[in-house]
Amino acid sequence: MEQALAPPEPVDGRLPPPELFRDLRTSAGGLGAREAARRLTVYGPNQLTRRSRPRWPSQLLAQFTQPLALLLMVAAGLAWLGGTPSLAVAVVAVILLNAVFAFVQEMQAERAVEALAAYLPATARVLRDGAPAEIAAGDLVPGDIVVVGEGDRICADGRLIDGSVTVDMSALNGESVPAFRSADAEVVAGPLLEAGELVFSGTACVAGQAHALVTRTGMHTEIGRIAALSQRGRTEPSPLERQVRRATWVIAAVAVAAGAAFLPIGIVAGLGWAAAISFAIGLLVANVPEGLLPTITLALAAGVRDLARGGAVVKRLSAVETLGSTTVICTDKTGTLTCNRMQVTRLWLAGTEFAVSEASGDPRAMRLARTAALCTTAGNGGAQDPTEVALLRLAETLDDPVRPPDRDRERRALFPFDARLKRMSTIDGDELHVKGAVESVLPLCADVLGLTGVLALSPEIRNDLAATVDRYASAGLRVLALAVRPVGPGQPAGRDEAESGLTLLGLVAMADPPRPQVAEAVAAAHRAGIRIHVITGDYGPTAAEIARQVGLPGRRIVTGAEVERLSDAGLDRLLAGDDEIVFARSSPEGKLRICEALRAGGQIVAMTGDGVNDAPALRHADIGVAMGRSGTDVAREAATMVLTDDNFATIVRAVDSGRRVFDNLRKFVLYIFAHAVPEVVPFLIFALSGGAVPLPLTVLQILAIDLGTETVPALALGRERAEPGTMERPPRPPRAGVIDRRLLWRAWGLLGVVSAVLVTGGFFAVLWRAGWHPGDPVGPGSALHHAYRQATTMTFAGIVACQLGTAFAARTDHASLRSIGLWTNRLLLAGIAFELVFAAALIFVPPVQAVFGTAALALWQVLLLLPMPVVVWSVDELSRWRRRRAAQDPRDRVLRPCRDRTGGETLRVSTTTGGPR
Ligand SMILES: Nc1ncnc2c1ncn2[C@@H]1O[C@H](COP(=O)(O)OP(=O)(O)OP(=O)(O)O)[C@@H](O)[C@H]1O
Repeated sequence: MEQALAPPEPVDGRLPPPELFRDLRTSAGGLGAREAARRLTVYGPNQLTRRSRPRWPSQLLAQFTQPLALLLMVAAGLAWLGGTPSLAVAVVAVILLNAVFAFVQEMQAERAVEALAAYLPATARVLRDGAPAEIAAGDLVPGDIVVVGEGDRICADGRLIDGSVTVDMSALNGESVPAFRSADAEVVAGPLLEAGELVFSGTACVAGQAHALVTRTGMHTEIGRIAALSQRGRTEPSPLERQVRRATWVIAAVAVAAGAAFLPIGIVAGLGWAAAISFAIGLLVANVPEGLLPTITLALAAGVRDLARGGAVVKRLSAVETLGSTTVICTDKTGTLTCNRMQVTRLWLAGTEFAVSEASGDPRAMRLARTAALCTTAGNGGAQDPTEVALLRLAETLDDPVRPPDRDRERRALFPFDARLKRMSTIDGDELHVKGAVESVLPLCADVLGLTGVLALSPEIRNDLAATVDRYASAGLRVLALAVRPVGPGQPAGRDEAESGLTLLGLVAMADPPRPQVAEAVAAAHRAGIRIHVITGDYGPTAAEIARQVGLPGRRIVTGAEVERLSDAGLDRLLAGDDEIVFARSSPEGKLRICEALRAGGQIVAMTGDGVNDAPALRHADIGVAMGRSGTDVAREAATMVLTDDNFATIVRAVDSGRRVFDNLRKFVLYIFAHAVPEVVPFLIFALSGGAVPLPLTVLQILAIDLGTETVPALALGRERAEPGTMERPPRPPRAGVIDRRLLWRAWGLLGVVSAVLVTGGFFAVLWRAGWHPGDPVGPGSALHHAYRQATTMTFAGIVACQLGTAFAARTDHASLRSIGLWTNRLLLAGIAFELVFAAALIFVPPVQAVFGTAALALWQVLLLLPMPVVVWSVDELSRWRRRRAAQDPRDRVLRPCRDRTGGETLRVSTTTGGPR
């Protein structure tokens, strides 16, 4: 038998089911667990295998054809032609190092994203030994029977054997209109993908329910074949990367222009051609920010990894930065704000009301509970609707349990839950059972079951019912109405006909407590200047009460019907204000419109969703957020971020991470930009003095700083922890870039200028103490030559010392160093140790001295260096302190609205109180 399967010949999925059952040696009850395990070893796991990585040589090669690398190669060529081969070699070394560095970072980033798959295991529902079971999608084998339901991703190719489904095939054929597939479809010759009875891996079921026999798995599936042809495409550069690339170019252009401009000046000042060219090249190489792009990619990847550990799996690197600028969160209620553990607490029947604990034995209550339990689809594995689970549990509590397999056996028809209609019905035996929102079910009812039998729906009963619904809702309970009607053997033709002339049985009210962490997260979001709208399918007052419990005053309730009536302009106006709104009884279309309106108003929107219908809104939002546990596969696919814990608090934490990553990039950029001024100013002094002052810094010394001492501390700044107050600031304006005017001012105008003053001071101090006067010769052989070498060494060491101060200054953007602690970034401390050792080697080790033109420093010179880092850091600390003080000024308008909202008492939101019911 094993041999018969051994090279597994894929079967033809278009054969009729009996033949397929025979060929695949299986039945409608599925495979046995042992047989499935055996087939897994024979057929291999159901995975798309990637071509084994022949990509890396080309990826490494690509690093050398980057425009910046090409620019550096031109510089190396010029250095060679200009007669300074040692500089040419140094530049080539820079190119090589850089390429390897960038390559390693990119690989690491890629690996971080690939590792995410492990956080989101795909599962499939199958029949094993006749019973439903949930297995990893990778374990599917030909011969398995899979259960396909609304919202499921289809994980293998198969033939439907019963039921029918509507599938979204866009991943396979680009067709956006879903296709209908049915077990009973007529088999006609034609393209495989158009066969009416087949379903394919990589597609998603958007409606219906069916069983399919798996015919092909892994690389034998249609999508496997496509995957083999076209391996994964390149990912789009994120807006941040694009922006940084642009900035890099501007800076490179400035560096080239500066180099070109200094060339004639250098010659006029008395440098020879060779020296002038080499210096111009040195400036260029020093100021081209080569490592910037890969470092940003890596920082984003590290952000992605941290997020995944914290329960938020993002699918694109760029999502990390978008998260940081989120201004509005649109959240649903059930499962995100609440625990998703519904429990029925009260029952209402015409004329009476019970707590669940008292209801046992009452015939009407028992009937209500049984109807509610029969009118469910939960219990077949997969994501469970907690509402339905609560109803099944209710029947159990009342000692009349309904077992899902028995229920399904008796079922003659199912009109599935429709988020628009807000109800569902089943025909079980000779009765139709309806459950749904009160306003959806009540209009279909002709009468009500009273204590003495069927009664007319009198005004008294209606009033009692309305008052009860209000009472339940204002306690935050979800209310469902239940109704029945007898049906004859001939099934009613359609849903409308079936759901009419009903007898109302009563109401069930269920509680779903808010998650404990949510209130805190809501407060944090408010402090961070983020507005929160609740968009829910539930009844307004119920949702408003839950919103109130988590700290959303929910003064304004807008129903789905009201949103529908609003014009686009009206909706824009509604959302333009500062109000936080509870959108109740909302439809998926409404959700999409709200999302569009918010984005049109310039907001960055994070939107949660879990159903198939939510997919468009999830795709449209800046950050679509799906639930990893309770949501559908379709929603997960459409989302940018998946919460593995379904928790609202995780969204807020993700925003926090996004802000931190962005801040850290700025710290990194600040640090590597700050050295430009102390490197350029010495040259300017040389040039402007017409050569009377000798060059204070050699080209190789510049390279030693930019590509040696600075590298590790710069990287360490990218891993800085969030500084206090990251989430007390309003969101960054969406258009604000990493590199803005304030950053450049701080890097060049403040840190750079202070460093330049100190560094040149040190240089002149050494020369003067040696008795130098402007114009004195300092070349090899002259009396002052050693002093001159010491002076350039002093410039070099001064820049290193100042950059130490800059590193500590750069650790925070607003906060004081004290508030984050001097020793908290271990990596930075290690980086600084590295920097010091590197610099000391350059200054004191004789063979290295020969290469870099340095000389050992005297003790007083070393002592002169010591205060430099402290001075640089202090100046920046002072400037941050002044900024903080200015921000506390009551005239500062930016922070005020957030403070208002969390403070609660001074809410500017004074429009409609309570909402239209
Ligand atoms: N399984 C169900 N059967 C019948 N009616 C249901 C069922 N689930 C929900 N309803 C009704 O439909 C309404 C909307 O439900 P829906 O699932 O769209 O919203 P929700 O669960 O409140 O979602 P969220 O707050 O996550 O948007 C509920 O308030 C309830 O009245």
